[in-house]
Formats: sequence, C-alpha cells, structure tokens
Amino acid sequence: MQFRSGTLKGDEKVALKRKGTTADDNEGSPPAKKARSSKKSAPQNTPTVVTEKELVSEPEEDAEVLSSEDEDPEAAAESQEKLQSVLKGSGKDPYPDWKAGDPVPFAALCTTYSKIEMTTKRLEISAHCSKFLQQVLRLTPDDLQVVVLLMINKLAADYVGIELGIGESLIMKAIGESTGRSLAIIKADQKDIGDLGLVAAKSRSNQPTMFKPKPLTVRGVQESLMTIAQTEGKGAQERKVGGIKKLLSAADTQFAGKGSKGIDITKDKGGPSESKFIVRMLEGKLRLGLAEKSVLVALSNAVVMHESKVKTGKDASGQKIAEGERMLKSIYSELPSYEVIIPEMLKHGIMKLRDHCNLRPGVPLKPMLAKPTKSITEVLDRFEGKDFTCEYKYDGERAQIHYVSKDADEVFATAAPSAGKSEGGVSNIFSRNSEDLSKKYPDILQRLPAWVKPGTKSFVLDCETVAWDVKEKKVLPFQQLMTRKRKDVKAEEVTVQVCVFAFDLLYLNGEALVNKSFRERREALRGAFNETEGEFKLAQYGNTNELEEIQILLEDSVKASCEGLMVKMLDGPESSYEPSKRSQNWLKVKKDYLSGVGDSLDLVVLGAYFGKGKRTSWYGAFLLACYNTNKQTYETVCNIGTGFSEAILEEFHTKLSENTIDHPKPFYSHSAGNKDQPDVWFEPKFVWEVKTADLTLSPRYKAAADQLGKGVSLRFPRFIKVREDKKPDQATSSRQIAEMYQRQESVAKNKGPAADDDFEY
Ligand SMILES: Nc1ncnc2c1ncn2[C@@H]1O[C@H](COP(=O)(O)OP(=O)(O)OP(=O)(O)O)[C@@H](O)[C@H]1O
Repeated sequence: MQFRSGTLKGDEKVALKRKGTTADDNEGSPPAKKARSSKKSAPQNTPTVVTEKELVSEPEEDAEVLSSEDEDPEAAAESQEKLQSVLKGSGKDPYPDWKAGDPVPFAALCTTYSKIEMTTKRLEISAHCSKFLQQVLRLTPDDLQVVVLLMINKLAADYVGIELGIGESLIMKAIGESTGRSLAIIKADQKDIGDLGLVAAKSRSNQPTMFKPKPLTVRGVQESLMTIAQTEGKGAQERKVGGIKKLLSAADTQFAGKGSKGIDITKDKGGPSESKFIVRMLEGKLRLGLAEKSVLVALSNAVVMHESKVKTGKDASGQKIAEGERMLKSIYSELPSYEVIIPEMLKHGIMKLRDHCNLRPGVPLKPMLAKPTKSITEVLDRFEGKDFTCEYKYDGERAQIHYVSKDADEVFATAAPSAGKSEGGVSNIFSRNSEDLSKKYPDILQRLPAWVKPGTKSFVLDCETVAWDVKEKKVLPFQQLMTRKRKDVKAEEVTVQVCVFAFDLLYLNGEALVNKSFRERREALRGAFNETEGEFKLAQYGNTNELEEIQILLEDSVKASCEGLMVKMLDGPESSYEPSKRSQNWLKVKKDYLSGVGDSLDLVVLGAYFGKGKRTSWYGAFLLACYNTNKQTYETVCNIGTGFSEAILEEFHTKLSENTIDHPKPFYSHSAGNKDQPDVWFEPKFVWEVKTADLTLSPRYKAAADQLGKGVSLRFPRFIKVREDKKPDQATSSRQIAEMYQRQESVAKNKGPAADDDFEY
C-alpha cells in the first residue's frame, strides 16, 4: 500500500493495526541477528586500525572529522605502515609531471578525482589523494591550498560565506549553449543518465572542435568558480551562465570531438572528464565518496612524506606519518582554516605547526556536540564515579562569539566579511556551521562590551541565543527566534529580543582553554563576564550525582521553557572541550524523549505525495531521508504526514515547488519499486526536525542499511520544526540512526518490535 497522505481511511487503519502497526508507522520487522550482534562492534572512531572490512567501507562521521582523542597510538602507527606500503606500491604518479613551477593542470586533479571515484577502499582513496598532493608539493607547492580546497569542494573556509550549489536549469542552459546541443536534448539526457556531470561529459565528447583553448589550471578553475559564486545583482543569472559556458568550453580539450573514443560515459563513470567534475562542483557535490577527513589525513601524510624525502631522500616511517596525522587533526580542530594552516605548514614544517597555529579569535571552530540519552539512569551509568554537572538545555540557536578589544595583544584573525568593529574592538558571531551571523545579531554585538569585565581583552565564547520575552522576563520558544530576519538586521529595529546564555569559554586573553577541565573553563567564564538580566546570562546548572535531584533539575528546566538538560563531565582530560565531536562526555537528556529513542531527528525532504481531501491543493505527505556521511548519499527513512498545520502545508508547498527535479538524484538511496516513488522529487535543501515513537527495520527504506542489513524507518513520525540552522549534509547521519536503533530497549533486550517481517506494503 502506498502512503499518500497523512490520513488513512478507517478500514485501512484497522487492517494495518492487525499486523501490529499503523500507517504512520513505517512498517516494521524484527531486528535482524546482524543488528543485534553489531552492538558489540569496535568503536567507530578508531579509524586507524585497518581491517578487511574497512578496506571496503569508510566508517567516518563528519561531525567527528577532526577528533583524534580515542585513537590508540600503536594501532595508528600500524595503520600508517599499511598506508605507506599502499602508497609505495601504488606505482606511477597519478598524472605525468608538469613543469615544476607551472600551475597545476586541472586535468591532473580530475585524474585523481576519477581514480578516487573508481574505488570504495579507504586506503586506496587515501593513497590516491596523498600521491597527488605529494606531486603538487614537489612541483607547485604554491597551489597546494587551492588543490586541497577543491578536493573538499570548497572555494574558501565556511566563515567567508562563499558557496556553490547552482541550480540545475542554469547549468543545463550553459551545457546546451557551450556545446551547441538543444535544451530539449540535454533534458532528455539528464532524464536518461540522471547525472548532470555525465550529461556534460557526453555533450562535450560529441562536439566538433573549431579551436583548441588553453588547458584549464586548478587555480584558473577556482577563480572562475569564485566569480560565478559571487555574481549577484541585475542579470546575475545570465552572467553566471556566461561564466559556466566559458569554463565548459575550455574543458576536455583532449577529448572534444572524438565521440565515444574520447569520453565514454558508459565506462569508468565518465573517467577524468573535466566537464563532469566542473558541473558537479557547480552543483555543490563532487560525489566521490571523499570525506573531508580523508583529505585532511592525506594532506598530513603527503607533507610528512615530502618533508622526509627532501631532508633524507627516504620515505617517512609509519610512526612519523602517524605523528603528522595527529598533529594536523589537532591543529585543524582548533583552527579549521586551510588558508591559515597551509602557508604556515609550508613555511615551518608540519611538526612545528603548534608554534604558529592555534585557536584564535576570528576563525570559528566547529562546536562540540552531545550524545542523546533516554533516561537519567543511563546518564548515571555512563558517568559512574565521576563528577558531572547538569545544565539547562536552552532551545535557541548555537552561537560562537569572538572578540578582541582594541587594547588586546593579539589581532582579530578573521576573513569573515562582516565582523563588527566598535570603539571597544572587533567582534563576530558564528553559527554552528561557522556561518557569519553578525548581520543577524547586530544588537548582541552592540551590547557585548557592557557584559565584558575590564580585564577581559579577548575571548571565544560558546553560547545559545534564545528569544526573550521582555515583559514577562522569560525565555520564549525557538519558533519565536526563527521569526527574526536573517540578514541586514538593524539593531534599533529588532522586534524579537534575544538573551545570550553562555555555557563555555574556549579562549581568554590570548590563551586557548579547550584543553583545560570544564570546571576551570566555567570558573574562567564566571570571572570574565557580568550577567545582565534579559541580555546575557550564564547557563543555569546544578552539580549533583543524585537521581532525584537530577529529576528535579530536569523538571525545573522544562518549567523554564528549556528542552531538558545537558550533562557534562567536570574534571580531568575527559572534560576538555572536543571541537567538532559528538562526544560521550556531553550527554543530552530531553524531556520529550525519555524512554523513547532519546532524541529527535533532523531529516532532509527528498520528495512529496499529492494531498487528498482537505489537502488537495498542497502536498499531503513527504519522503524524508538521513545523510550517509561516508557515501555522501541521502538514505530514505520515512514518509511523514503528521504534525503539519494547514498554514505550514501551504508554505511548504510554495517553497518546495521551487525545488522540484524531474528525477531522483543519483545520490538518493531509495526503494526502486513503483509504488514507493513519491509524486514529486526535490533538490536536497530543507532539513526538518522530526519526532518518532521508535525505530524499526523495514525493507522499504534505506537508512543505515549498510550497518544493519535492512533499512531503518521511523514509527509514528511527527513534524516538529524546520531546522534553518542545519544544511542537508548536517542532517542526522545513517550512523547516528544505527546507533539509536541499537540502543533502543527492544533491541537491547533482544525482543524486537512486534511487526511482521514480510508485511506487504
Ligand atoms: N547548556 C548547554 N550546553 C551545550 N549546548 C546547549 C546548552 N543549551 C542549549 N544547547 C544547544 O543544544 C545543542 C546540543 O545538542 P546537540 O549536540 O545534539 O545538537 P543538535 O544536533 O542541534 O541537537 P538538538 O536538536 O538537540 O539541538 C547545542 O548545539 C546547543 O545549540
């Protein structure tokens, strides 16, 4: 049966109930044995131990891109030796040497992309990346930064705010105009092939060449992409198309006009075609299965190898490679900016990076995140024998405030365009994605100097901005905060007042505090700021290990309009601040999810079903997906039709209709059966927070199917809110879903949900 709208007819519901489920259920089956046994599998954040399985899949988690905390040094060294042997054994350089000092040819980067695309083995991916980066270091080190950025499909660090993600229609137009093919043919090809990159490659190989433009260079492509991304104002679309056409016309000169002897898109996924990769870059997704962490590791390996060859003429040892990897990961976690790190690394060498690169105001770091729990007793079990603290979990927007006063010793390091300059100094606010929020919160920046005590010269503060009811003097719901304009807000015109609730201090007066204990950081926080009612407060907390007292704190937090508690380790190295990591040392306890799955999920809208009855004018239900960070694919997880008001359905209909696509993207992992297809597909753009009763296995959905054998789906999913602060690739990951599923009580007790395995859909 196809789930088409939020409401089922009565008899359908009865029929389904007899099977132990209902329509909003996304069908269940008993957990497979595999799923139960995988509970015992090794921790996933020890990637340096290379097993047979890891050679095939890449157990990574973007949120943990940078953490090296749990790594065992011996295992790391062993893994490095294996990597080294792969590096040595991989034979020829990936691309013939270009003349030393010349710009890196774009074709060389595309050859590397293509080799990466052809394998799923982690060590091979690392080896291809590292070999190419060594070649760049040897021949044109000045281009290393640009090469690394393009490998992660970025034009600049996130805080600079330049993004690609050009719409399909503009790209199709440019492909048509640059290759002389009609838009109708391009559209037909897209329908057939499903990958616009391959359509571009095919179009290019069929095109006769009149003249041979100069081959593309990596730097040239980066500059052109930058211009395209920054084009705005009148006629922007036409100018963007013009820019794309120029790039495509200069691409694949070696293949153009050779027909299928040139780029054969039926073989090797189109090979190293430049047009293919340019188009994918423009779309904002390279889809190589190359996670940022792999590039970071390959970069450290390449630099260590290169330095060793220059100094001793020999390859570096596995131990040296492991040391380099730990160093670069740790530096990058505090200072995530290749623009800052790479020039310093080239100047001083990788092992001297600590002397030159540290956390600094102006460069936002990725925040530490929490693991969900579903009972207070689970918290007590996890933190047994340790001192911990329970803070209120405020429901607003994560914010990182950076500040340097004019009489501080250091300078504000940012390239972020809208850092607020005042008489007092320079300040900026960043989101959890390192986006510059200064234009959204000018009122905070204006008031900031009043909260700072006289001896406080510079800081990086971790906090939550929360909508504040000035009259009633209390916190307002998250939805209220979302009504604030996102850009060009004038401090004097602010309608929704915000109060900043500070909960951590990462840097103070020239010193990074991230490696100090949380008790010390909290002390420093209290010493550095003045609280001001309704404007700036320190997060409320209680230090207790008593179940009853934690229960009371939880209830009080909910009465104060908070979501629940954040429970944090207080002392020792475990209580250090772990940037970018979803850590066991921060636990969240949400009142709504006690005894459920422990947390809500943030999911991406991939498709919709036309509404029926009262919902005929809008979409009645939606197909949602989680994100697989290893494969960079969206995996379907449920259909949802509950929790929407009519006004919201109307709004979603308008917004989503602008993002429809003719076919599912090749990186959507969904059921192939006709009856499971939504009526409309969308670009992956919107992230919605969704609540669920529990999780179940289902052959109809694909979430976490790699880990569990069958897909996971949500039972009784209910829409809560739009997560404007999350990008699609920051949605709940497949790995998180697998973890949630495994932690579910029914699985832990080996009972399994009651639904039939062979339920007919
Ligand atoms: N006292 C606090 N300490 C830490 N984080 C807090 C606190 N109060 C509110 N928060 C918010 O809670 C979030 C922690 O939950 P989590 O790490 O899972 O982030 P999330 O994925 O955005 O999940 P959620 O939807 O629960 O906010 C932080 O990102 C922050 O925005």
